[in-house]
Amino acid sequence: MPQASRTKKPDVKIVILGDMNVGKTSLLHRYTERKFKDTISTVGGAFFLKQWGPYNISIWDTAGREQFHGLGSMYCRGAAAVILTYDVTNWQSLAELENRFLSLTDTANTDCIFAIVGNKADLTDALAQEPVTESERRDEPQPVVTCPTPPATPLHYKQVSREDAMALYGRVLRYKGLEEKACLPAERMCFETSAKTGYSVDALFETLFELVLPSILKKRSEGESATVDLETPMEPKRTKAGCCA
Ligand SMILES: Nc1nc2c(ncn2[C@@H]2O[C@H](COP(=O)(O)OP(=O)(O)OP(=O)(O)O)[C@@H](O)[C@H]2O)c(=O)[nH]1
Ligand SMILES: [Mg+2]
Repeated sequence: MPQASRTKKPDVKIVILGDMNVGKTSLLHRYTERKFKDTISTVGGAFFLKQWGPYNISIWDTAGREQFHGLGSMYCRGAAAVILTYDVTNWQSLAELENRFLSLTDTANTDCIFAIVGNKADLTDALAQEPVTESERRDEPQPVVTCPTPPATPLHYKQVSREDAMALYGRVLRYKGLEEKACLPAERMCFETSAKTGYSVDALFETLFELVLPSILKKRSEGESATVDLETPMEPKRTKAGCCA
């Protein structure tokens, strides 16, 4: 069958949650389009499909605004990983993860993986202000700088430390009834990122992709097809009135 007639079906689902304005949509733009673009506050949710090697990973962006809160648990249904996102310059955004967002993950898979992500690191951390260059991305040796430019001064006060985020990770595991020692360590699952410069964004998504690989393989071995065949005609569902449902 020609490849063009097949539509990709996601192998696994990852959901990104967090308060409004923390940069969820910007993180997804940075990862999927390699850009920091203007955003408007998300309405409802949006879906990105990322082809990662032979696998198709769906990443769900959600709205942080309170008025869309009810949708969150629906988006989390069947998720293999959840990214709990806060803004490093905003303490309340970390508190909201526990107060408002954690309970939404009750519908996720029982073996769901959690990452805690502090975005906007460029505002507080000189290191994260520097855009990641292509050669750094490929781990090539960097030219020796004889007269280094002084690091830029952080512009904002960092309200949330990495230790705060790691403590939250521990509480997330306890909320899930999981034994901390049997789970992925907090050092590995807590990230500080910048959607603006790209700092640690690839590391976040690619770490998660590797960690959900067992879920993908399990799902595939259970016989679920990786593609939907569009050439086989499907009977449209009909309502009692004879209309297509
Ligand atoms: N400096 C800086 N600004 C950022 C970063 N990420 C996002 N922003 C800015 O923060 C604002 C909100 O970003 P969004 O990506 O729309 O935030 P969101 O979490 O998707 O918000 P909702 O859709 O309302 O839930 C925008 O003005 C972005 O330009 C970042 O890493 N650094
Ligand atoms: Mg958004």
